Amino acid sequence: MIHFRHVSKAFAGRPAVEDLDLHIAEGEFTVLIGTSGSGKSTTLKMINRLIEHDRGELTFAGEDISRFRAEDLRRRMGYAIQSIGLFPHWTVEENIATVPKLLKWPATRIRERVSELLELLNLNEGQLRRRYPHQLSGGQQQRVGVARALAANPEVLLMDEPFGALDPVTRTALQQEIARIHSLSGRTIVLVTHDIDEALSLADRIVLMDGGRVIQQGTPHTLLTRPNNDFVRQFFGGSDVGIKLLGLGRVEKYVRQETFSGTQPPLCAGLSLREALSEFISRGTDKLPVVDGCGEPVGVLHFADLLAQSGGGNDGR
Ligand SMILES: Nc1ncnc2c1ncn2[C@@H]1O[C@H](COP(=O)(O)OP(=O)(O)OP(=O)(O)O)[C@@H](O)[C@H]1O
Repeated sequence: MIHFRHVSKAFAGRPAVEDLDLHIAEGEFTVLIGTSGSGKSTTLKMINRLIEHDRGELTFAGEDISRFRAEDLRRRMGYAIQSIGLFPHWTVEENIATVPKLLKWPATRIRERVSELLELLNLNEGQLRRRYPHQLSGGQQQRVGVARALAANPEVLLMDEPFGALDPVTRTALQQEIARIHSLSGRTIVLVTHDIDEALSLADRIVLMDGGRVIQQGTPHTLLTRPNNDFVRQFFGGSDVGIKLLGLGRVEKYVRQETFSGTQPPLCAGLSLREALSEFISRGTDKLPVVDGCGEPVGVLHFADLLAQSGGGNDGR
């Protein structure tokens, strides 16, 4: 859907992105990660032409992006950033409705869409719809920013550190919302982050950048188990890599269909193996019962089976 071929960008003669080759497939969740100043935001902004590339070929839906009017491109691509950029004198509703209004949607359709988005992002409609940005918490503002980016059902969602500067609980909740939105809508998402755990938990494909270049790209499992070099190995946690690998696997995939005879409280099948490891260690046991989302028993997780997750070739999902 979005293809970079040998794309470069320099600012005042200093390269920011060099010879970038990147293919973002429709429906894929791509995460750009890397050291500070490695060119992640520049790469993202070249996609919606907030920054124009100098050299190479950049296409969207098969067309060179220079052939689109920048406004048309931006209406087809939602954009959410850390500093939010909500309009201070507009209510939550008016902020979310920005692009639908530009597209001249009928008023009833806009109202319905705003309600739908408030619900999707867990924002209390009765309380928040008519508030102004300064009357919201930081986390609520970030959610409104994401809702605004999604409002006109864009084909692509571009996000630059959208959960930055949030406390860990709100951040995790917003990450879960985005993962849910992605699995529900199958929308193409490109997200820039500094947070390795965020990248590992959200991405279909991670692109690791350094000094304006792509150092390695692949699935989270590939980057953890088959790093191209020491930089990649160190970046993804060095000695922590086993724990991060456990974070990629879900309990449900490792459940043995057995009956549990004991009194241990059960694990939920949707937990990560990293969370399950923590339960094994804190409870000092090597077998735990597992239940599904409705609380029905589905089998038993064995501590020994966590080792299977470290075997190469498994994509961990
Ligand atoms: N508008 C600009 N004018 C001049 N230099 C710029 C501009 N935007 C970015 N740069 C430079 O280009 C390089 C890449 O910046 P970019 O913002 O893409 O990196 P980043 O990986 O997103 O960084 P960070 O993680 O710190 O946000 C940096 O050296 C930066 O200083």
